[in-house]
Amino acid sequence: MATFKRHPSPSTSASGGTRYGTMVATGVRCDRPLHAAVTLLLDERYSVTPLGRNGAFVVTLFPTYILEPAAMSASAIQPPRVDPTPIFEHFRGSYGSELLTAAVAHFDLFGRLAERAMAFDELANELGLQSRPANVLVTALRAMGLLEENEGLLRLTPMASEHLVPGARLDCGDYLSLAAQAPGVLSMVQLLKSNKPIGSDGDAGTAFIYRGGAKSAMDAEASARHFTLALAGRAKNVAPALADALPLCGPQTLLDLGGGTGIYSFALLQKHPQLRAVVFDRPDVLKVAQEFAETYGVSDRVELIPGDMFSDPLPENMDAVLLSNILHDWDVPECKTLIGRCVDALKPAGRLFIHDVFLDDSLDGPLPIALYSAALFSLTEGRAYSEAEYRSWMEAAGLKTEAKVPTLVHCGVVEGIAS
Ligand SMILES: C[S@@+](CC[C@H](N)C(=O)[O-])C[C@H]1O[C@@H](n2cnc3c(N)ncnc32)[C@H](O)[C@@H]1O
Repeated sequence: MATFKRHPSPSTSASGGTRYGTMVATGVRCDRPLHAAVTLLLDERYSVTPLGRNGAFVVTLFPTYILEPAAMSASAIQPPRVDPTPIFEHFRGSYGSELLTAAVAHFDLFGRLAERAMAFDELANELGLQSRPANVLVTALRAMGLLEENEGLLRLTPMASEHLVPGARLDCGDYLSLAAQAPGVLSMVQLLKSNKPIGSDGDAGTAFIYRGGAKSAMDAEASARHFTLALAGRAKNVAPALADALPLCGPQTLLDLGGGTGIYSFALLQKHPQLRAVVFDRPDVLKVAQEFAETYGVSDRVELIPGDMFSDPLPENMDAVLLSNILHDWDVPECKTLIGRCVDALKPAGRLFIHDVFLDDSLDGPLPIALYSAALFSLTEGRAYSEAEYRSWMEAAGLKTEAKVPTLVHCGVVEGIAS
């Protein structure tokens, strides 16, 4: 009997399956049994070339067989071998030093709180900050163990009292102030004071968000593509975990609002053959989603709808709606509006899934999310929210909420069920 050793050819070795460009048969001579065996194995779509006297052959599969589209689809549901979460944490570390230096060298936050404990609103007022930037700054300092809240009042922890109050014997504020004029710190101070995201004043427009009448990077082809593909770097790692976490065995229709590349939906489509998805986003973003749908072999079950999720009609009668990394881009009123629109898009007993990161309900950590909140604050009109905040908005919109299920890279899903 012939034995076959498979050698992936360079042109067809991108992923596994049966796509081998060449095969070498050894240990037999070129006689009828070999041909019979090869014919059986390859269903006659091959050619055989003798290699020499030792009975070896190169068996080449025909290109139509090699390039079969179904066999080319990438997997959106294969999880990473190694959890990349620490990489994201290191990447966001700079926000910690920027916020801490800003608090010490530009806002005298520790000196003010050394004089008296203050309620959040009073402190924000003293610092000249609106609620969103004050929230980002105070949450990060609480997560660093420098501030604590008791009975509604913010006060310094023993570490901050000893080491960050100007004039204290062991104050290290001057040391931190060495970075006071660093570009990242100055930029953070400006963002905190203005409460406007990067890009909102220039021609480039803001990344990740589109607000009617304002300049958005998501409405120019090159920048929309750049930011959308950048997000895929995280999404392709997290999508397999999301596909495992969402109970979508029954549902037939999923609306992925602000879906970006659509990779989260495509993972769910690969996992659930009965499911169809609508990805709703800006027109230039959907060009990338179209490419991804083809790459993941799900384009026959995907509809792409361009529009403004705040003002254009959304599809109705959906079994499920996914808001993945959407609400953290917006301030509280817009979050409530979007949740209300999602509820309107659901059929009775339909389910809304909020996939995002979550601050602790007490808004004092965890530190990686507090620093991610600063990143969101800098780039968008949002920040990180707590599970309690999301849950309160969902329940106010008439949803019954379920416990949060973790996915990956600090993300998790909170589910709300329509009545
Ligand atoms: C942070 S990305 C999230 C993408 C994807 N859901 C994910 O989890 O990676 C936000 C997405 O919302 C889209 N978006 C922002 N404002 C929008 C609007 N007003 N209407 C439609 N889509 C919008 C952006 O184009 C972007 O693709």
